[in-house]
Amino acid sequence: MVTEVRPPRRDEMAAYYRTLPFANGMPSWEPADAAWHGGPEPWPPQRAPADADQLEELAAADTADESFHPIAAFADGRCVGASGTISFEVTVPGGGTVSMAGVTSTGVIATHRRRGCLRRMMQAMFDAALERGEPLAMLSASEGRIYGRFGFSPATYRTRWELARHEAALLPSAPDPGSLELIGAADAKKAWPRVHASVRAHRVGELSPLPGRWDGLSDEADGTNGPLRFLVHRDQRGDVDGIAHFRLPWSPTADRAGTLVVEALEAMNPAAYRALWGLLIDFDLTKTVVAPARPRDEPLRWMLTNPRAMRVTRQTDNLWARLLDVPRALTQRSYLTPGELRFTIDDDRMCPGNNGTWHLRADDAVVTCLPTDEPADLIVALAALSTLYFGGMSAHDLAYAGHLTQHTEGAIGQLARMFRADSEPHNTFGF
Ligand SMILES: CC(=O)SCCNC(=O)CCNC(=O)[C@H](O)C(C)(C)COP(=O)(O)OP(=O)(O)OC[C@H]1O[C@@H](n2cnc3c(N)ncnc32)[C@H](O)[C@@H]1OP(=O)(O)O
Repeated sequence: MVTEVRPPRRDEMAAYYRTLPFANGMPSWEPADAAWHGGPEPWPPQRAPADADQLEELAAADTADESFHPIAAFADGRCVGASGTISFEVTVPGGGTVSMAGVTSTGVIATHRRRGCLRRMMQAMFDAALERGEPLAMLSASEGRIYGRFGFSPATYRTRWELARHEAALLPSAPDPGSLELIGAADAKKAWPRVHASVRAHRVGELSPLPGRWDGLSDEADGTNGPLRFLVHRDQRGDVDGIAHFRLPWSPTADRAGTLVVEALEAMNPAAYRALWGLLIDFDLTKTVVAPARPRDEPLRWMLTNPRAMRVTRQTDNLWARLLDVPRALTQRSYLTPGELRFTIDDDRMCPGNNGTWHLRADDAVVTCLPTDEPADLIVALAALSTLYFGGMSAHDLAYAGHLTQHTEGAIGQLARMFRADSEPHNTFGF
């Protein structure tokens, strides 16, 4: 029985990490075959349990990090559950950013599961996030069944695709005014922040990078996966305006030999994007390009002479979202079309301040979301609204699935038009 839920003290941090699968060499993710991630090798590698020195290292780093807010659950004085949030800024429709509590490493020891431990930690994290003024929480779900009950719902997405080199060629286009260069990890670390900042300004779902975000990039080989290779594009002035990192893993079998895995590729303009892909999809001595974590909308498909050469092999959710403060969150994004809606939320047990009928009004300059006594146009489940918030999901589909109930004719169409974003929600890295 959980007797206490509170932030761990510094001297309790080792016990806190010991409850977390990632520090214990235990599985912390739904099993997925290697093909989901990239090349022929399984990923991620099995970890061994962290030793005392490693736990101390983690504790020192985490306690020095003001954006990290750990929470622990205790049963009769023993730490049995751990979780935490990291404060991020996330880009929302319209290009603004919203403060977000990113729920991260979460675990309850096997003997204490299914007794409400996570629920209590989650409540404590929601309350603390609201106190910090964060109207939104997000997370990566280890298993799809767990987090819906807390109001989370898929918000950003990622796609894995493969492309056979012999089928892929780019349509003709104007000559590239810039140039490509293979660089080392030290230069890649400098190039990434500039490119990512540019992408983040317009892509819904992108996160503010934590300090040291790209410090881990290295030229060292990662077992049979080989080293990361870094490719940049420079504009006419010589400034980096696009970057990719990729691997050429060794394969024990002929069928997967010659695979080039693009782990990341971002560009600040179409010319850089085209040039980077142009080299990577026609790389000598390779057969297949695998891109394991791409946005659902990939303009490369429309640059190919044969769009079918790109085969989507898996599509899934990435970050899940949960609105903690509905009016605050809704007034911090913009809407594709001006309009107004009155909607009721009546299912939020963890953040009861969200329940009630709200009048959302958006014109070109101002968005307001205020309580109203007028009748609602529709009822929306909190989790559905959290998905709609990022603009990547159809309100019509959610209504069809029973998550929205319309009272006023045309209200769902109005919701769909207002909430849709013009870029697909995606994040290049998680937490
Ligand atoms: C954001 C991330 O970090 S993802 C990583 C999550 N961690 C893991 O998957 C590691 C292995 N699993 C665990 O450590 C634990 O099972 C946790 C953290 C997932 C859940 O902790 P628990 O304390 O058991 O959850 P708790 O008892 O509060 O459960 C709340 C509800 O979720 C349900 N639930 C919890 N875990 C699961 C699950 N894996 N599958 C289905 N339902 C689940 C419970 O049945 C309960 O349902 P109810 O509200 O209808 O009563």
